Amino acid sequence: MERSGSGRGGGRGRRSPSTPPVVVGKEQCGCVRGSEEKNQPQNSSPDSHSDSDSVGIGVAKLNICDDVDKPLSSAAAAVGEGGFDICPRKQPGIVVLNPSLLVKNRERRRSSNSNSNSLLLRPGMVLLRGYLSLSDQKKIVERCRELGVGVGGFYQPGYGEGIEMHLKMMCLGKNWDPLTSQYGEQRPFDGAKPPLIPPEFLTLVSNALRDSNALFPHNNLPSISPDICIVNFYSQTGRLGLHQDKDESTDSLRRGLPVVSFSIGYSAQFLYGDDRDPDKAQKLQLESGDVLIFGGPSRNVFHGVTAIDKASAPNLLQHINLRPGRLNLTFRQY
Ligand SMILES: O=C(O)CCC(=O)C(=O)O
Ligand SMILES: [Fe+2]
Repeated sequence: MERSGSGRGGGRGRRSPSTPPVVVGKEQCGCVRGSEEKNQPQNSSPDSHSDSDSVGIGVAKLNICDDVDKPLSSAAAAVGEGGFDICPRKQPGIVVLNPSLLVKNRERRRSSNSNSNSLLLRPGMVLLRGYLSLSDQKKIVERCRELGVGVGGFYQPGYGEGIEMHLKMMCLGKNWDPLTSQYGEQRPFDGAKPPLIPPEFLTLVSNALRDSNALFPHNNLPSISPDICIVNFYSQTGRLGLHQDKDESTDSLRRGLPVVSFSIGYSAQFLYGDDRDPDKAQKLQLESGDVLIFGGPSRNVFHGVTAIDKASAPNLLQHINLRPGRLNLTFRQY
């Protein structure tokens, strides 16, 4: 997938290597999210995000956000300190509650309405609202946590020259390198091989595609055998610029093999459209449990996350044991 200043790398919402970085942050910290907000005009358009879901920084850095209490930088990951932990630190004496009635009711409502709330957003693009059950979400968080703190786990990705993405990332199956916008078998910065995609994730992906095709038979999308899963963790100030996922093989793109995306935790303001201009993009709130699919004629759709909605899931995070923020998994076939 390409993620440039517009996609990852060249496409996935990330800066293309040839684009000079726009330095908007000044603090000597990988976690420049706070400063970034201060440095942005109040009325700055989401475009400023897409130009840079990344921020310039001067020196080697540690993430010391108040919502990210475990320092980690690419350099730290490279020396094997262990990955970023997406679960909150256990606090002695704090008992994890069973899901409150509120959360349970919301879950019941959403799953019973799941079919009727599902949407064909445009040809090739389907939203399965509330598709993942609470227990699936919980298991996904748990598994991503285990993998994320191990070898090849979460790290702070960047484009070089001190430009960091506004999220933590872990690749499963194959590694996607933000510096080159290419896939490989191991991470160039520490040689780690990405962990395998857990088989239970693959089952969920294949069920989601099957159910999407059953709901929207005129929008039949090919099934996939995902060999890549990019897991992003967005803190409360995380985001990702408008981009296309187009670093997969020419054959995969030509066949319109769908990308399947799981959202867990806080909701995201998601944009999608036919070009890189956020003003022309459609807006969508992606909520915990939603599955978004884009393939066929929408395989090259521009998309990105402009904001994380901190007020969106009271009680939920505690139940699924996720640190304040949002977990997103995108499955692709190379
Ligand atoms: O977080 C999301 O919903 C989108 C993630 C994405 O577009 C990507 O990882 O390429
Ligand atoms: Fe993407």
